[in-house]
Amino acid sequence: MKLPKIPPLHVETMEETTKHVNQLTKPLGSLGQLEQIAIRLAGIQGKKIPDVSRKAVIVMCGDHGVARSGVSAYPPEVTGLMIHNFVQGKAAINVLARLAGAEVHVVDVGSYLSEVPKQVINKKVRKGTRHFAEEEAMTEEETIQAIEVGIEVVEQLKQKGVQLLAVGEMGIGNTTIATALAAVFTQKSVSELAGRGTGINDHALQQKIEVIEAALERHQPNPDQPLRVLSQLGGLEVAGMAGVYIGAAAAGIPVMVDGVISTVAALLAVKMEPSVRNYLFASHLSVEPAHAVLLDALGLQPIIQAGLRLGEASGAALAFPMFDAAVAIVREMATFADLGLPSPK
Ligand SMILES: O=C(O)c1ccc[n+]([C@@H]2O[C@H](COP(=O)([O-])O)[C@@H](O)[C@H]2O)c1
Ligand SMILES: Cc1cc2nc[nH]c2cc1C
Repeated sequence: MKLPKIPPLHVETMEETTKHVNQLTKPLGSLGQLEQIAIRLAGIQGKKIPDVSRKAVIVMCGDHGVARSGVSAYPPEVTGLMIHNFVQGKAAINVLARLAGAEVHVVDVGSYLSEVPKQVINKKVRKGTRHFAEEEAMTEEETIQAIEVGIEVVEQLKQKGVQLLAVGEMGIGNTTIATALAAVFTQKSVSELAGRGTGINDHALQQKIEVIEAALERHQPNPDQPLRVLSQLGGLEVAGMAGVYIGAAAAGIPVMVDGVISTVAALLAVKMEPSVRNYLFASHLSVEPAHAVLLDALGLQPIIQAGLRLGEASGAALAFPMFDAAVAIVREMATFADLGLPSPK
């Protein structure tokens, strides 16, 4: 698949912002991650004082064949019910995005819904993936189509002037998919990586581990072939999110990763095109054991640790104010020179 070109960071602007941040009236480095966020935003936008006032959340939705194997605490119908909830503005992500002043865009890239509410961006590639322990979850064509959905959605948001993105998902069964993908790319064992997702009991957790191991045994996925691995294991919303990261990088838009599923999609995107990494920010650390391992593989540091395990981009929406804070610091703080003091060297 041919990927769009990704612009490099504006290194000179980053140096300029770093210099400015180091002259602000505070001990050097004392604003920690806020400083790093401001500097990278400056590098992405090519502006010493970046602007992220227009924010948007993308929720990629899809269903999974493996959900019929007792791997989730909830039935697959919940994916469709939550799509309706999102467009009514009543889900957690709607509340958190409203608080942060961000718009929410819901994309159906593969749910089981036959009738998709009109407020949803309906880009359904197919109704759910195939069961990954029985056959390949998606054809190569379906995989590419789902990635392109993500790229196109970002192109449209870029036209509207969106300056900061958060990416999340909804899909019953998708922590099983994310764990399988994490095992392929991190080389850690499935039992180390698997978690309780929506809240499964010990018996279901054992079933989840076994079905993932069966899928890996069947497909023998090769971590050097990310597109192929994505077809083998799924899912449609994971591919859609990988497309969002690629599209955001190509459009020069910073993009926040949410929980374990959106982070494995980010790792896939980076495996496909390493320069995507420059545009990614981690928002929080999920309870799912695979999440820390994946963030580590990406070299990303989460901002929030609040015991979250929801998805929907909820953790990313909570981190939006940190981005506003990072920009405000650079824009509004006095420098040592303003106080008539020498700057630290
Ligand atoms: O973001 C996370 O780290 C996260 C952790 C656990 C569960 N989820 C959400 O819960 C659903 C997947 O859980 P499960 O148990 O059905 O695999 C899916 O809709 C995700 O958005 C999300
Ligand atoms: C109710 C519900 C809401 C969700 N949002 C993201 N994943 C979810 C899973 C469930 C079960």
